[in-house]
Amino acid sequence: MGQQQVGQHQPAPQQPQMQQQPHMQQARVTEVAPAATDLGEAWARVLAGLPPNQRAWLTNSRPVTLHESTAIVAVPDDFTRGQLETRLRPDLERILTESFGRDIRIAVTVDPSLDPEQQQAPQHQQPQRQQPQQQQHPLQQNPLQQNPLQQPQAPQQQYQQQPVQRPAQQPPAIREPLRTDGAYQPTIQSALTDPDNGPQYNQPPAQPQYEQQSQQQHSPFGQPLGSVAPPPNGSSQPATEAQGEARLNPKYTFETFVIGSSNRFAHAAAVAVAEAPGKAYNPQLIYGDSGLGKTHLLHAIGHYVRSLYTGARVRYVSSEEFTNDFINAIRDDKASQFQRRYRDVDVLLIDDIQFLEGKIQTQEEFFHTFNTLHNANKQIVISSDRAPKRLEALEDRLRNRFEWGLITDIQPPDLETRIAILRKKAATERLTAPPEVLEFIASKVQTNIRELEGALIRVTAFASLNRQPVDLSLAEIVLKDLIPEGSKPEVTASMIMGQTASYFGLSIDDLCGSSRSRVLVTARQIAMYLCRELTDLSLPKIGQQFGGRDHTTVMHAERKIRQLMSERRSVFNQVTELTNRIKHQAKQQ
Ligand SMILES: Nc1ncnc2c1ncn2[C@@H]1O[C@H](COP(=O)(O)OP(=O)(O)OP(=O)(O)O)[C@@H](O)[C@H]1O
Repeated sequence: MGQQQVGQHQPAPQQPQMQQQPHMQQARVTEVAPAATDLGEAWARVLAGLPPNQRAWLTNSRPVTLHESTAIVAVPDDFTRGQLETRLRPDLERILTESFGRDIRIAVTVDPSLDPEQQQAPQHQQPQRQQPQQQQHPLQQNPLQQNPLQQPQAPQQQYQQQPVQRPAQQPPAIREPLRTDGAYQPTIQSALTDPDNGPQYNQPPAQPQYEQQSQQQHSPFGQPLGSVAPPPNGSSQPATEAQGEARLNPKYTFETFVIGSSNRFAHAAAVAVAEAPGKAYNPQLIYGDSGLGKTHLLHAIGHYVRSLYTGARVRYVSSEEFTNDFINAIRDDKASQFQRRYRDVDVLLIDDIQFLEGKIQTQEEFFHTFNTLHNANKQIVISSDRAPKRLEALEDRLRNRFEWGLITDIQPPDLETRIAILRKKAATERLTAPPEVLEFIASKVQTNIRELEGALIRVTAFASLNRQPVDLSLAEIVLKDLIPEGSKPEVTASMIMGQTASYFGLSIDDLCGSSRSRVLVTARQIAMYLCRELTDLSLPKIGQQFGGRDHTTVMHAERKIRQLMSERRSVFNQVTELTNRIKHQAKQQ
């Protein structure tokens, strides 16, 4: 969709019978005009339908693309964005909804090249503007509606040809990942390429030119952040103090994230946000069921921002930790420390926001945190297990804030994507499994990627313990127990803890207590591992079940048991036997 198209469309013809009505032009659109066929046409109706004082805000703004129910609109500066997100939003969304005959919401992004002052700048000041103006704007290419397999190289090359663009001014395009051969490829630059990933992932798309600059850059955070160095490999970046602050899992990068139709939009938006934090879509909200990659994307944004902007302050936190931290801060009279921790950041990544439901005081605190960050153009990325409007026990004003930005969902992956995820997982974890086994596992585990990975680990661990090759018959045996036929019974943490305790001849108190005897530690870790694998509980929630342990203890337990399963037959057998017992009990309930 091009800019010219937008201008070409005329408002819907006026209908005489509507003349008595208030909001005349809108009513005409609603009741008479046929549904708009593209965003350009709908935008023309927006311009015609708004009173002049509101329309003035749209002079230098323009519609970019329509993805499902989200219309992306680019504006020249933060101030205009604020106006669109708050004052103009209801009218814009109403007219767009009427135009398309279905619910449409807007997401606003800042593209400084739309600022007429920039466009008129003398050539020597703005050399980079010459080329792009003759070309199509990356945001106009509507890449989300193209078949990635047919996508020409143009958008990416265009970036390459452009000399020197500051990241802050880089139009935060939502770009389609490049796929050349049907295999899923990462969208992010070679510098983030994981050397362990093998040649099949080593065809990174061309990079925006700015990433190759090593000159003084101004961050989107309003202060110089030193040079924007070529991004280091996300997973091999040394653990600096800031890295520790950010608390990012080194494995969760864009590089290790497999893109499929179920997560393409969320991924593309995440990349856009990471490339222009605070400028692109603020907040970005990612929602979807458990185990579909929300946390992975949040961490990937954090890594990528940190690799692009030296010194950027990124903080990842789950909503439960935020809540606990807040409660502790009140208890210990450390409110200002708490506020500094969450407000003095450039990017706040907040996971599982649904946990704030019903927690009035924490919501209040988060509301102020959100406002402080948003007003300072700091990026906020939120994940949730539901769309904001379904977070019924969240205060309206918070839900309303979430609607300001871009809302993207992640759906369960299709078979092709599940296979690609397994292939990638096998490569990164150095697990050997032939394609038919990967396909078999992917066909059996359909809705949760955490379970999918767990199944691969079980199969390869079983083969390694028995010194057998990983083949189809072996996979069938292992998965028969793991995935029973028929509907999935609901497993709870208390079932897992009860079964684990009785299997090891312990009590639940033992599992929750502080004893570090070897049997107890293993039993506790197995129970935590099974909670992770068989339930939808988050890491902090699992930690809470086990006597209020930290989420990092659960993470450690998960890793440890995965490793022990492939090294010790006894552990593998214990986990398998316990899984059977737990699933059996769940089926009886
Ligand atoms: N598209 C993907 N490519 C590669 N790995 C993925 C993808 N999606 C999810 N995963 C992996 O699946 C596992 C679960 O993902 P993650 O923890 O991000 O899910 P989630 O949606 O945050 O779940 P929850 O709501 O339970 O916290 C992780 O190991 C993650 O790396």
